[in-house]
Amino acid sequence: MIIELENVHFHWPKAPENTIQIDHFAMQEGESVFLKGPSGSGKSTLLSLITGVNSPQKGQIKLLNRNIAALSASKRDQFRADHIGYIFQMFNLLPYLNVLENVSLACQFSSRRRAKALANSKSLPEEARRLLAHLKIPDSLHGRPVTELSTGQQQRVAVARALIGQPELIIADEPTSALDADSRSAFIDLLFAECQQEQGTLLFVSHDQGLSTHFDRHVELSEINQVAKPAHSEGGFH
Ligand SMILES: Nc1ncnc2c1ncn2[C@@H]1O[C@H](COP(=O)(O)OP(=O)(O)OP(=O)(O)O)[C@@H](O)[C@H]1O
Repeated sequence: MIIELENVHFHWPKAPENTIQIDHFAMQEGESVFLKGPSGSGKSTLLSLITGVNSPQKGQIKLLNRNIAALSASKRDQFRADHIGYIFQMFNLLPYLNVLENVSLACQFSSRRRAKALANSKSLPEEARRLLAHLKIPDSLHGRPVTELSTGQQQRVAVARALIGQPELIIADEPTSALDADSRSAFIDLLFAECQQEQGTLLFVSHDQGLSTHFDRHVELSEINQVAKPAHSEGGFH
């Protein structure tokens, strides 16, 4: 299993009730899951538990068969850098680095991913170029600051950064919210093809049902999360 949650309960420090209460949720190697749910339902909270940024008050979370809560903070950071490629809603590219440097950066924190990248290409910049070419970012942009790229281009750079060094798990947290409908489906096609090629397991979080067709499995958070729904949640999609 890539991800396995058992009897997980989590509440934010001052919250009176649990935000997450999941008896069981698992993802197998190579699987792609589309996780959806309205705004405020706990999607980001669940991702923070899966990635070990937060730890549950109860229950167990295993990533690649390791209990991440049992690791020290620094081992957890390393584990995350080694095994997870994360695509953020706002991309989180570093504005003072150029495109190639942004993509290669993921390997600076992980000798494991660095070694995997160097098994594919002679150097990290070359591997970054290979991925960027697949993602249709022209060579002429590789040395440019990411701030000079369009939103769609930045998004594809963020995908290359998540995929370099073949992490086992790719997590995408609402990565299409800044795109129009046509660019969105083109982006999903691309992300999907790249993930399959790099043999990654994909957990894609979105509230946009229209994007779900490619995925092996659709999960509505409320189906697996047994917490009472907040009274103000109706119509809270965004
Ligand atoms: N850092 C935090 N401290 C305290 N409470 C938080 C924190 N982050 C989120 N929450 C609360 O946890 C609940 C779930 O929020 P979360 O961000 O996980 O929802 P979401 O489904 O990702 O929403 P969205 O689609 O709007 O991003 C909300 O009630 C929110 O107020």
